Amino acid sequence: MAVLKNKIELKNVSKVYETRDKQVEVLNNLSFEVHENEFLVLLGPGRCGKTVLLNILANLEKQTSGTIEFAGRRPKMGDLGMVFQKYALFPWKTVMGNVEMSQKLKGVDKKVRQEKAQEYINLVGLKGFENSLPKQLSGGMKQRVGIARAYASESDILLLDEPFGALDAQTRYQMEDEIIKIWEKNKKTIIFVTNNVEEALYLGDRILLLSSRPAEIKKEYVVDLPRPRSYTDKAFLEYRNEIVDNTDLDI
Ligand SMILES: Nc1ncnc2c1ncn2[C@@H]1O[C@H](COP(=O)(O)OP(=O)(O)OP(=O)(O)O)[C@@H](O)[C@H]1O
Repeated sequence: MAVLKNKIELKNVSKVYETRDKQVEVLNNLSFEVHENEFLVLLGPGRCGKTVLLNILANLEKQTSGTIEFAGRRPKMGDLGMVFQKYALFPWKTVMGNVEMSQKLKGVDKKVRQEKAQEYINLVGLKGFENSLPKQLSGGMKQRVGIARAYASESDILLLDEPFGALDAQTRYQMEDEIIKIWEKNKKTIIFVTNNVEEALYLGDRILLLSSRPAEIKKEYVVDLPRPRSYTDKAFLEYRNEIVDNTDLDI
């Protein structure tokens, strides 16, 4: 069998925080694989540990036990690009300045990095806004900048932490369509976190349904629905009802 270049493998990953008076168990023995170029959704109730898991995957935090391998080795900076719920753009930098940042930090020549950044700015539909500052953009546009920036980092894997959670419903639907279009044009491995069942089903090739804290994998769904998907399709609604029935309540 061919070795998948960007495969991620987690084995028995647990996370426990030691606070002054107690232990907080957040992740309990998670084992799963992420396949190259798949759109994987981590779906779970509020406060179940999704962000902690993404931070561990991004190497921003360390698991208490278990192993994570990326293409057979420990992930390192640059392997992963992140898009956060709260935009996390540099407010004093223009759209171009934000999108070119990671390449600039790597010392890439200005012309080369700006050409690359322009490509991704065009891809997310922000051509003409290169010189705008974040405060001049709507929420949806800011999140497009975040996506362009993650793409421009040239990471093979994108981690998206509830990126559309702060947007109004209409913009959220638009962005769901956009991210699929971008991903279909320019395949990468995407790990997308949400607590929204419809969003998970609209986007994912595969959904890992997490339990309430400490998060365990309750169930895996391989979403066998053609794209573009429809929120009102009968099969979509059947999946939705099944997942809702299996979802733990927020804690
Ligand atoms: N440094 C820490 N010390 C103690 N507990 C922590 C720490 N960081 C996170 N937690 C706990 O871990 C739990 C999971 O937090 P996390 O932010 O990962 O949830 P989430 O699933 O992303 O939630 P949401 O969907 O609401 O964004 C929370 O209950 C939080 O209190």
